[in-house]
Amino acid sequence: MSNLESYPPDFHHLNGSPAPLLPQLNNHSMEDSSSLSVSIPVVDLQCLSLEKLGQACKEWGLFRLVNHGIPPSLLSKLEEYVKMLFALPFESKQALLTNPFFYFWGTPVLTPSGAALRGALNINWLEGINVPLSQLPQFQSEDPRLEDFRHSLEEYGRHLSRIATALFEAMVKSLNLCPKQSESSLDESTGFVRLYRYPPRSVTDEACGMMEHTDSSVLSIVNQDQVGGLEILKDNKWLLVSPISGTLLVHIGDMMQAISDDQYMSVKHRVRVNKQEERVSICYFVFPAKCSVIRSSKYKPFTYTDFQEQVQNDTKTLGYKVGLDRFKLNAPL
Ligand SMILES: O=C(O)CCC(=O)C(=O)O
Ligand SMILES: [Fe+2]
Repeated sequence: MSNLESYPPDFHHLNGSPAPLLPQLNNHSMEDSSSLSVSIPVVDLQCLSLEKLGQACKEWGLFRLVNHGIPPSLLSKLEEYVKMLFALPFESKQALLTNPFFYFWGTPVLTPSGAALRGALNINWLEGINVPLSQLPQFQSEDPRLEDFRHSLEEYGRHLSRIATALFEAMVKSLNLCPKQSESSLDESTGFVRLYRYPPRSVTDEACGMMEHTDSSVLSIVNQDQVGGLEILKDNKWLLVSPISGTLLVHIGDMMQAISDDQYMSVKHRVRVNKQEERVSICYFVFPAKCSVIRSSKYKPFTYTDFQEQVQNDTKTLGYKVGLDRFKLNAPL
């Protein structure tokens, strides 16, 4: 493993052997994803077609976004910062990345206070940095590396907020929802960015960087590097979402699925670890306003806070998220 001192100590001894705690990729009844090249639907933000958008959200729960208006120089600068920060020695990252930044590893599940949820049953082969965008303006650091990084993140956050709002408004139109009622279903102040690094894993078993899941968000917007490894489940097959430079991947999250009355679907996805190269990704998530009640014909009325609490409980007790099924009307759970 290269770059060893920058990885969490827990990863050093686990790398050499197939560890029982690492979730394995479940390829049962599925074809090998690496052999399947798929054409993810493409949505053009500059000339947005409601029909194409609606179709992609219904059939895939995911699309590739082009002409999003983020300068390529900002995208490459951010990627460089992310690589530089993760390459710091483990102890330095812990010391440097303080509130509102939060450095974590082994699980992508954080508590509402921002701490990593410990006691989860599985280790995911990842490190992450959590960044609540609304808290960035108050952040001050003596370290010039973090100051520059913060400015780039703020600029990136403004772009992502613009993009998410435009897409959400178009989805509301396409679904014929009441625009007034839908206003609180997407609250830009809830937006956060997650930076991830997936270290390479040399042993021959197929380790999982991030276990399969659906996102709890309204929308998630993923910006992955050229290494790749993101896979989606479609028609019971895992498909590799190959990286295309300069494009973004928009995922429909659980909240959007509920808002759309299950017309759109929250896409199941996971991340496969690369054997030689580490992978980084920059992901944005946005949620409904805290007290906004989500009403639909399929689910009991609930707030995002109710949903999040349920996810935390299930993750602690069962080791995985049950998700929307917990809120289904007449659910036996
Ligand atoms: O790293 C990625 O590409 C995906 C991350 C992800 O799925 C998540 O944070 O929910
Ligand atoms: Fe995800």
